[in-house]
Amino acid sequence: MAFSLHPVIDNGITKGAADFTGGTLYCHCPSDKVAVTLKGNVLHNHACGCSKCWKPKGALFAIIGVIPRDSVSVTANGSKLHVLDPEATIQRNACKDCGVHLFGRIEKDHAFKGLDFVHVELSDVKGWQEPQFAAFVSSIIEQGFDPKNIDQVRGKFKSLGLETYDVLSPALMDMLAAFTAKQAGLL
Ligand SMILES: N[C@@H](CCC(=O)N[C@@H](CSCO)C(=O)NCC(=O)O)C(=O)O
Ligand SMILES: [Zn+2]
Ligand SMILES: [Zn+2]
Repeated sequence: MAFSLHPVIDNGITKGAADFTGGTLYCHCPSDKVAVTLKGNVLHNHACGCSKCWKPKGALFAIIGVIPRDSVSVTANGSKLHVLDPEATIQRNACKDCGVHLFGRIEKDHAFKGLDFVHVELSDVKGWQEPQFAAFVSSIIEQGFDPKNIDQVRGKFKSLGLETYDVLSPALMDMLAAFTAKQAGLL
């Protein structure tokens, strides 16, 4: 069965640069592009199969990483941004015209508050951290992917050297769990 996980990884993974200092993300509008400048590299970059993250056309997965929110600034055409779902944990700021998500921000009390979610493929420079794992893999079935082919999807990630999870990676799940325990006064 032919499928695209995501164009950035379908033909292999290119490692990021250790001394990388950041770059600018642009939406897909032909003119008056929204621009968001990131000071520094992303962390925890990953493939995400969930239904909420922005995916390029034809891709089964998004590629999304996090960066401290103080390192994120809207540098052009910010008036075209709107929050897709103000009730969601991650408030995804998307371009009203082309639909691309420029950054996702958490405003409520949450383990990941202070980190913005971004898609570095929207930048024209190289050196961003490469994807580290695949998250929410089974979520693609919720969006209509035939479960009888899901092993091929997991197999393709494995062949690229990426571990697959049906929620987040153990490191991120541990951060969420520790936050819950702290709120309950147990840690
Ligand atoms: N099966 C659901 C899962 C959606 C989900 O929980 N997504 C995660 C990961 S997004 C980036 O890693 C999440 O944290 N969502 C919070 C939010 O979106 O506000 C589905 O596919 O919809
Ligand atoms: Zn746009
Ligand atoms: Zn997601």
